[in-house]
Amino acid sequence: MLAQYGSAIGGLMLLQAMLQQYFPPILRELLERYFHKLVSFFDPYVEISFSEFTGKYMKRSEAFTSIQNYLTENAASRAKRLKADSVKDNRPLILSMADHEQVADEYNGVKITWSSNKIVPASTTFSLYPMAQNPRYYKLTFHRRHRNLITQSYIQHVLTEGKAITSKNRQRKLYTNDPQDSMWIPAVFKHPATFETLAMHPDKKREIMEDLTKFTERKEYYAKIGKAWKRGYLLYGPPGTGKSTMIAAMANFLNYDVYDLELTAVKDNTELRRLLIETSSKSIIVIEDIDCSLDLTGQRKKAGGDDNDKDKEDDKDDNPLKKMTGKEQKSSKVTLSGLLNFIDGIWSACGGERLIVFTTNHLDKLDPALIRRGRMDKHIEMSYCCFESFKLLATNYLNIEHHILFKTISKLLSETKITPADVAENLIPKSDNEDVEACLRNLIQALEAAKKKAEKDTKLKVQREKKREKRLKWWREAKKRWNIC
Ligand SMILES: Nc1ncnc2c1ncn2[C@@H]1O[C@H](COP(=O)(O)OP(=O)(O)OP(=O)(O)O)[C@@H](O)[C@H]1O
Repeated sequence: MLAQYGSAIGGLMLLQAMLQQYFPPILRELLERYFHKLVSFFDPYVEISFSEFTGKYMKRSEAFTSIQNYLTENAASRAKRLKADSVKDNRPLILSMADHEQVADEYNGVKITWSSNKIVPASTTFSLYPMAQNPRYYKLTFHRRHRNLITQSYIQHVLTEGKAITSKNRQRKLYTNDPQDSMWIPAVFKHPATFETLAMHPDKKREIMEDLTKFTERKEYYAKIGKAWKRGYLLYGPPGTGKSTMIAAMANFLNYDVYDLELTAVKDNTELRRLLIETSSKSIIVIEDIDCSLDLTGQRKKAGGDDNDKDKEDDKDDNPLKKMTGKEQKSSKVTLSGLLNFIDGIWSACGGERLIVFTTNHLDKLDPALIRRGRMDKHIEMSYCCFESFKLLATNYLNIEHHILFKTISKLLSETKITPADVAENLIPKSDNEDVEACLRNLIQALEAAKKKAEKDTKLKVQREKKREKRLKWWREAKKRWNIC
């Protein structure tokens, strides 16, 4: 088949050479123009090129990068080097792909060949748009009978997968707001926490992961119902139960940037809005310890007892900072209504997906308006360590899944409360001499101490309650005896 095809093409080329000699220039020109069409009619293989243009052709450059990443991560694992001598190691193939080198890929049983080439300019050209020196391009070759599959499905598959790889490999950022310049200051986000290492009941963890995944896939749904593509999470629970760790795990799971918003450093609502507009898509906006950032304890009235404040009437809904310290308290005018606008997503009309996460140690201190469903869509309780969570921490910290002391620990965990942070602290060997058993015994000691303290606290509470009851009883009787109203 290939031999037949080769001889047909060879014949055509010979014909072209002969005709070029004997035909007048006008006919030669026509021949030049249609010769390629004639050849491609016989050629069963189709080629498509993707080039590395920069500047004006940003989109094209993105497609190029996606293809490059796809070939690096996906095809490379399956690809066979067609022309190279041998595959020396498991390095991504494309990185060492020389010009005109080829790699093979397979899609739905169809074989596809990619080759890497450089564009060599035919002549010196002048362009307003800067071009990479001898830009590279990837050429895709496939049999013409698969044209539909390749153009309608395979290329899209490569671009989607490549884009996902680009986003996965992107160095993510942690932004904090600078109180001086009211600007976001970026740093590289490298928190190692993941859902695998997060100690939490597996069912709850799965539920959160599914919720996050669903959110990222619902762009059209949010557009259809006319809502900004955002979701609010409220993480609440005692200190050390993993609220910050959960945020890091979410960011790593979704490959999102994190904007850690320190509300006490924001001057007013205008500044808050500007900072939020500057956040990028695919990000988590975090306000930690929301109960300490604003006085949001309900009754949205002005704090500070300044009844004569001229803003009082037109600012009924506002609740200026009360709990701030020193200078910040005087200068910041971020209000509850400003914050509610922020959650309601007026600012996020600029599009893109964003998570908003609030954390608090005191759920009861927050204004119900702030945390109602629709604003904070999902309330997640971060609670004390259960046995399931302990087992995960033991695997992470000590690399064990079973131990004879697990039974004692399980019993103690059901009898007392200890945070995952405290469990983790005890599972870290304090010296080189401490082995697994020593760490587990440290934890048992800590659990027993916590149990004793809880029992003592309960006893004291009961005693205090009894004394109070006694005093009340005495007071009631005294009122009766002396006829006091
Ligand atoms: N659920 C958890 N899973 C794994 N590690 C945890 C968990 N909770 C706490 N830790 C460990 O304890 C440390 C403190 O936890 P973290 O800062 O996430 O708690 P927090 O609830 O945010 O506390 P705070 O309310 O004081 O900010 C973390 O660095 C982590 O090592």
